[in-house]
This record gives sequence, C-alpha cells and structure tokens, in this order.
Amino acid sequence: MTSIPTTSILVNRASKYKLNNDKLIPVIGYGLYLVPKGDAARLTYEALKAGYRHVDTAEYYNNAVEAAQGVASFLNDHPEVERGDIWFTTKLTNEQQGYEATVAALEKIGKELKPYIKYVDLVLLHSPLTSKEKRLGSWKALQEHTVDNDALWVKSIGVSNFGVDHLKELFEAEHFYIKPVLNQLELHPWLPRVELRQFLVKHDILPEAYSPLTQGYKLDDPELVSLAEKYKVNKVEILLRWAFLQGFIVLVKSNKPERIAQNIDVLPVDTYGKIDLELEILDALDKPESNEVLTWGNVDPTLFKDT
Ligand SMILES: NC(=O)C1=CN([C@@H]2O[C@H](COP(=O)(O)OP(=O)(O)OC[C@H]3O[C@@H](n4cnc5c(N)ncnc54)[C@H](OP(=O)(O)O)[C@@H]3O)[C@@H](O)[C@H]2O)C=CC1
Ligand SMILES: O=C1Nc2ccccc2C1=O
Repeated sequence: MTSIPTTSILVNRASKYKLNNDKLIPVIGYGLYLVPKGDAARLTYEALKAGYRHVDTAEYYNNAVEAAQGVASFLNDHPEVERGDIWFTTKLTNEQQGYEATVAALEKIGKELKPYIKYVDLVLLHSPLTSKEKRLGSWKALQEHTVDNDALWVKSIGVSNFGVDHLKELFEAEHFYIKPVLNQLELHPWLPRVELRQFLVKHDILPEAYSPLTQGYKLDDPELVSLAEKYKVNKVEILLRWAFLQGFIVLVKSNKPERIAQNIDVLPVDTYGKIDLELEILDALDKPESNEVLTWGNVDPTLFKDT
C-alpha cells in the first residue's frame, strides 16, 4: 500500500460503520455460506448469543429463511435486544437478475423473510456474472424497492464481487440514482485489491470482506505460522485483526459454536478497546501486488467481462 500501515484501530464488538445512506452497519458479521439449512437457525442464534449483530446470507446459500428464524427466536428470548440492533443481509442469485426477475425475487424474499424479521437491511447483487442489461435492470428494480414509503422493507442496496468497470457502468446508467452502500469482496492479505479499494474510497462505498480466513486455505502458510509462533498470537486472530485494521466490515463463518465465539472475541468488549498488530506482522502481510483469488473457482469475478 502507498500509505503507512495503521498499527491499531479503535474498534470493538459493538462498533458500526456509517454507510453512504447514513445507516449504520455492525463491523463484524456472521456468514452463512456452507452452513447447512438444518443448522442455520441454531447457529445464527449462537452467533447472536456470542455478540454478533450482523448476519450475512444469500438466496444461493439456501438458508436465509432459517437464518431469519434464528434472528426471530433470539429476539423473542432477549427482549432487551431490538430488531433494529441486528443487521440482516441477503443476496440475489444471477438467475434473479434482470428487472422482472429481481422484482419477482424481492417479492418472494419479502414473503419468506418478513414474518420473521419484518424487513431486510441490505440486499446485494451477488455477482456481476450476468450481462449489462441484467445488472442494470436489477439495479433499477432494487432502487424502486428502497423508495421510502409504507411498503419499504429493503433498507439498503449494494453489490458483491463488482469490479471498477461494473461500478462505472452502474454510475453511468440512465436511471441510476442510488449508490451501492458497499461492495462485498474476497479480501485477505493474499488478495488486498488495492486499486479497487481506492476506487471505492473515492465513491464512498465501503469494502466488506468475505473469506477473511481464506476459507482455511492459508492457515498453514509458513510465514503466517512462523509469525503466529514468534508473537504467540493465534493465526486466525492475526488474519481477523489484519482485516479490521484495513477498515473492512468483516464477515466470518464457522459451523462450530466455539469458533463462532472465538472469532468475535478478537474484538474487545470495552467501548474504548482497540486492536493492533506488531509492525513486523503488518509488514509481512502487506502484499499489495498479491492477487490470489481463493474462491469462485479461482477466477476473479471482479474482472468478469460480458461475452
Ligand atoms: N459474496 C460472495 O461471493 C461471498 C460471500 N461470502 C460470505 O462471507 C462469509 C465468510 O467467508 P467464508 O468464505 O465462509 O470464509 P471464512 O474465511 O470465514 O472461512 C471459513 C472457514 O474457516 C473455518 N474457520 C472458521 N473459524 C475458524 C477458527 N476460529 N479456527 C479455524 N478455522 C476456522 C471454517 O470451518 P468450520 O465451519 O468448520 O469452523 C470454514 O472452513 C461467508 O460465510 C459468506 O457469508 C463468502 C464467500 C463468497
Ligand atoms: O457466497 C459464496 N461463496 C462462494 C465460494 C466459492 C464460490 C462462490 C461462492 C459464493 O457465491
């Protein structure tokens, strides 16, 4: 990176970042990719019990209804927590892109989720891997569904896996009037996406990190292992701290309640708590040229071009 690395950041488990529509999103989210349908309600409940206030699912994950049920039962058991304290994100599949398909998908999602969570905080286009016509048609429909009226049930809209060209295409669209609040991206030290992040900063769109633990692929990386041994810090903790130090909203997944709790424990409880990393660790993890896409079949979705 061109800037001097930050060695500490004032962030705790109740911290939220302000989006470009003034809504506040909790900095850590429980991700439900590969969480089995039959476990999703229980594990979402576990995540909320551990202190997460942000849940990330998708139509593609086949567990959004169960995740919403988990939120509803947690709220039922914890009257001190309000619906407005919890952030719920879902995403549209590629098949749900295009104006009509998105209108239909939003209706379906509304019917399925509203009984449990009343509204959805954020709907994302899961990927740009369709066509210009479909991406822009979907965006038109999403914008219309965030109109502030009694039917309002989608509070914010955003994108995932969009590259600079997909975002420019959106900004230049004739009917464009609502900016995506965030771009959900694979982000970790082996894929820091420096240029794309600079573009996002310029346009006031927050980067949201998925696969911050590299889905486990890099947990045996020799450099990471030796840094963890030298500084007696857990490898997972190093990766999560790195992600928070970059200013990302961080999504992390586990099917195991003890790991769900371990992952949020990286963030201090104390309002004035901070997280930091030794400069040597930050320097070692600073790989601005690295471009290792570990998800999406190792093909970078942000570089997708229409055929
Ligand atoms: N928009 C998109 O295209 C994508 C979005 N996402 C979102 O981001 C979320 C997080 O990313 P994800 O890809 O799941 O990857 P993560 O980087 O969160 O890694 C999850 C893997 O790490 C393991 N793990 C979790 N915690 C620990 C721990 N404390 N110690 C050791 N291993 C651990 C999990 O295993 P176990 O479950 O056995 O604990 C799992 O195998 C997703 O769930 C999803 O919501 C993810 C990918 C793409
Ligand atoms: O959410 C997702 N997680 C993934 C991991 C690998 C490939 C695609 C995806 C997703 O769409």
